[in-house]
Amino acid sequence: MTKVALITGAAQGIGRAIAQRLANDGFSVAVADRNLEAAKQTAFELTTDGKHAVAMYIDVADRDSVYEAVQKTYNAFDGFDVLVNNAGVGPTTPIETITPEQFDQVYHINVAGVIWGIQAALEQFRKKKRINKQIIGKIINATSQAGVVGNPNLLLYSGTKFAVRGITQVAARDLAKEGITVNAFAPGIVKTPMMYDIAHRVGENAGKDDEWGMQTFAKDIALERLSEPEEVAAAVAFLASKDSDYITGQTLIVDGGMQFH
Ligand SMILES: NC(=O)C1=CN([C@@H]2O[C@H](COP(=O)(O)OP(=O)(O)OC[C@H]3O[C@@H](n4cnc5c(N)ncnc54)[C@H](O)[C@@H]3O)[C@@H](O)[C@H]2O)C=CC1
Ligand SMILES: CC(=O)C(C)=O
Repeated sequence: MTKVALITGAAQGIGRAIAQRLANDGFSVAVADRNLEAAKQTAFELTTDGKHAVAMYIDVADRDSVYEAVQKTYNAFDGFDVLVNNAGVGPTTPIETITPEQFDQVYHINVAGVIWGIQAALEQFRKKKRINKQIIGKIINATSQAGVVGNPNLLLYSGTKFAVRGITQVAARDLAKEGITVNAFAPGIVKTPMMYDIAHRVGENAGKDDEWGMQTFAKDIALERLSEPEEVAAAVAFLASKDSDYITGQTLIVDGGMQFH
C-alpha cells in the first residue's frame, strides 16, 4: 500500500524538497504550512507531475491546528505512516536583545510544534494493527548542526534545536515498544530563505553583504561548499524508508562535515 507522509513547513526550502523527494519515492504527501498559498503551489506542481499530494494549512505552534492537519492527512489518503516535523524559525538573537515574546514565539514553533506533532501522530499510529515487532510509524524531527554545537548569535534558535534532539531521544525510548521510531536530521548551512535571512542579518551587523554572511557560516564546512535542500531531503528519505527500521533516537547530521559526533 502507498505510504502517507505529512511534512510541516513544506511550502519552501528544506520542507519543500522533502515533500518532493518523498513524493518521488512513492509516498502520498501532505504539504502543510502556515503559508497556505505557497503550500498549494508545491502540491500543485507535484500533482501536475502525477504524484499524490494535498496542501493544507498548519500552524505548528497551535496544538489544535496540528491535530487537525494530521487528521486531514489521514482522511485524504486513508493512512498515516510518517510525520516530518520540519517547520521552524531561525532568528538571530544577540543575548541582550531577547524578549519574553520572542522566547515564546521561537519555543512554541521549534519545540512545542515538535511535541504537538509527536502527540498527534501517535494518536493515528495507535489505531493501526501491529504484527510482531513491525514498525508502524516514523517521526522525523528537524534539528540543526546548531543543535549539536552552540552557534554564535543564535542563542534562542540553538537552544530549541538542542531541545529537539533531547525530545527525539526520549520519544524514541518511550515509543519503541509500540513500533514507532523517532529520529532527527541536523542540516548544516542550506541554501534556503531561512539561511539567507540569517546571513543577511549577520552581514548587516558586520557592515557586509549577504554573500559574506553565507561564507562566514560556510567557512568551517569540511566539504567546502554550502548544502542544497535536496541533500537534506535525501537523508530524510532514508529515515522515512524501511531501510532505517532498526534506527531510533538518532540525529543524522547532514552538514558536509561541520560537527563530528
Ligand atoms: N536552512 C538551513 O541552513 C538549516 C535549516 N534547519 C532547519 O530545517 C528546517 C527547515 O528550514 P528552512 O527550509 O531553511 O526554513 P525556511 O524558513 O526556508 O522554511 C520554513 C517553512 O516553515 C514554515 N513555518 C514557519 N513557522 C511555521 C509554523 N508556525 N507553522 C507552520 N509552518 C511554519 C514557513 O512558512 C516556511 O515555509 C527548520 O526547522 C530549520 O530550523 C536546520 C539547519 C540548517
Ligand atoms: C540555521 C541553522 O540551522 C544553522 C545556521 O545551522
